[in-house]
Amino acid sequence: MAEHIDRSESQRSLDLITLGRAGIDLYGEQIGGRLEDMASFAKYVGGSPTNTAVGGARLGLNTALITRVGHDHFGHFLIEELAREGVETSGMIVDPDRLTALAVLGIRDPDTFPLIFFRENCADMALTAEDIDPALIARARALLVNGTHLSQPGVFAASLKAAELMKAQGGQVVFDIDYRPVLWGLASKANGEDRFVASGRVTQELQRILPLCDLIVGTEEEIHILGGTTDTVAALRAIRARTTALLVCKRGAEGCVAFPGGVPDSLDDGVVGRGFPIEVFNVLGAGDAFMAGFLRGWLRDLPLETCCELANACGALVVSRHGCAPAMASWDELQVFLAGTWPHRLRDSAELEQLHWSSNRHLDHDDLTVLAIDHRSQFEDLIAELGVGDAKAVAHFKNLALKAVDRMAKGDRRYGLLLDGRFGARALEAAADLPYWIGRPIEEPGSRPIAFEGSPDVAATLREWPINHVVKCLVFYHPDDDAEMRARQDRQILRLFDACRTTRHEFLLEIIASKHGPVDSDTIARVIDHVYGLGVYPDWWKLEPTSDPQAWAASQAAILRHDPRCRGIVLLGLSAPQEEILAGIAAAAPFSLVKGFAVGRTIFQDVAARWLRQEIDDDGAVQQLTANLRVLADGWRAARDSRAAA
Ligand SMILES: Nc1ncnc2c1ncn2[C@@H]1O[C@H](COP(=O)(O)OP(=O)(O)OP(=O)(O)O)[C@@H](O)[C@H]1O
Ligand SMILES: O=C(O)C[C@@H](O)[C@H](O)C(=O)CO
Repeated sequence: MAEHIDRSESQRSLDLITLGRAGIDLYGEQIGGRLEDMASFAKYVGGSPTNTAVGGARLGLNTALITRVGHDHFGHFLIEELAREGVETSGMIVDPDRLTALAVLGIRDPDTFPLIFFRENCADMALTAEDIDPALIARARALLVNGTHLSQPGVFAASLKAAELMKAQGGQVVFDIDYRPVLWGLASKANGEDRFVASGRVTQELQRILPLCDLIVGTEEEIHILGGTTDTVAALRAIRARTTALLVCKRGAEGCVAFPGGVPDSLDDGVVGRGFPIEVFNVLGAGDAFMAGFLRGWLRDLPLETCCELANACGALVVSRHGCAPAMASWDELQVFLAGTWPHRLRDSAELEQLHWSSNRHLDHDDLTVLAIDHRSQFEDLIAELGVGDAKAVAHFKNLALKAVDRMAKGDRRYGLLLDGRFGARALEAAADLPYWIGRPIEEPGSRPIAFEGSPDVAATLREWPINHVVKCLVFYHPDDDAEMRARQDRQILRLFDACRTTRHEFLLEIIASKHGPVDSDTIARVIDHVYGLGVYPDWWKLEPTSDPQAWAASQAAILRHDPRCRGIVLLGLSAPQEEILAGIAAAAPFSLVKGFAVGRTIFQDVAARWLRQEIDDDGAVQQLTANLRVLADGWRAARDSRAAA
């Protein structure tokens, strides 16, 4: 029995429901080689209708997905990731008896994209008509059905039922012909990438859905299979004889052409929109992005030329990137793309890539209170000073810190921890099951010029970190440092930023200037300007508290000038007494980019010393850590509330 989970997170009305396959794409990370020679794979959300649901959500459509996923890690990932993308997941059924589908993909050369489907008896192909919840369909104005699924009787019945319900309520049915011969048993199992094998049976099955359709989208080859002939105009006319739907033919680099009525003798005489020919990096997913872009226009009643333009732009952006779903454009990104001029090798545009990253980042953290306990040398010093304790004890204490945060936060995602991999590895592992924000230091403690822990290749170190660990790097940086010191630190910061983007980790840059020179109202703003000038866009800044409002105003203005989408600033503590931290919080709180704090020793130093000396036990330590954290968190929230009130 499949499990229906109540994930009706909202009862909002939906623009679009997509129906069909949802799987994992394992995407070869090496470019230009055979799948045989791939060494590593990136894990992404995949499956054509799922990609379109993500693409549509990023463009501002309210989307939902009807599918089945396995009761396995990948199935859970799909549900979690789609929820993060803003796709409603209440129609995603967990199938206890089947595994989540899998596709392995590679970028061999600009014309070859090997693809292997692992989808025999997989969860999404077991979708049945009973899985269609009329109440969910009733909330939407359009349904997207994919042709590939019509190869399975159960999925066919599910698609038909959903489409009939949609029609009955006056909604619109969209058909992505989406022909994958291998899934009809017409190509060898290893040739998932084959796009065309003529088959009267497939044509007949696909045509059964035509009377229900309002919009039909396909490549020329897909038009051929649906129309039953390899003459494109004749195929379009054969389709037109069976439906009044708007027909859209995708033409790769040439864009697309649409036929709202009769089909002219030449394809070029249909309706077209602006195209964006760019250098092909990866065509996989372009069609799904195209569909999302087209629907963003069509479901908002924009002119047909505009629908085609939006679709072409979305397709082009995906052609320039690795991955299908993660490559989809946000609405803001699309606007900037449409308004600008770009290199033919689109992926060379750092501006677009940064915009893509920052406008598609998941979850807002508008309020963040973090216990920073990533200290390493300070714990070594403490042990040496007290003459008690060892690395094992420190590791245990870091677990207590996690317990303290959990006790205080009780699942509230506004809390977090900074934990290191040296003493905090066990706590980091335990934190994986909890919902809190996790930051992790990469810097060699106290290093200046900044050096990184682990491999000399920092990207190699980050590859071993779970994707949700925010990379924190403390740099002792003063704008008046000598030129050589600055140049060496700049190179390292740039290297780290590049590594973070490569491995898809968020980056928190902590700047401490006060230890290496005088600090006035524009010292930190000068550092911030300089860092952006390097082409480095930290997701987060961690900055020293100051009671000088001009300094805060200058820092905030510098960040907003370069990166209005920056997640924000958290305050650091520098071991200051509690009252001083509270005063620092109060001074910073009026500035909207300040999102909270990441404070350590003020919260844990005395508790750690007493615990190491065995003056308090584990529970006592957790209690005191919780109490100290609570004072600062309450102080922050009170200050933040008065900001909101002002
Ligand atoms: N080289 C390119 N330059 C610009 N735009 C492109 C390029 N290739 C594809 N596109 C855009 O993406 C759209 C879809 O691409 P394509 O025709 O390859 O679809 P598809 O075969 O369905 O893709 P998929 O691999 O996702 O199945 C095109 O209609 C066009 O708008
Ligand atoms: O649609 C599929 O099943 C294949 C995908 O997993 C992949 O995302 C793709 O090729 C999208 O067109």
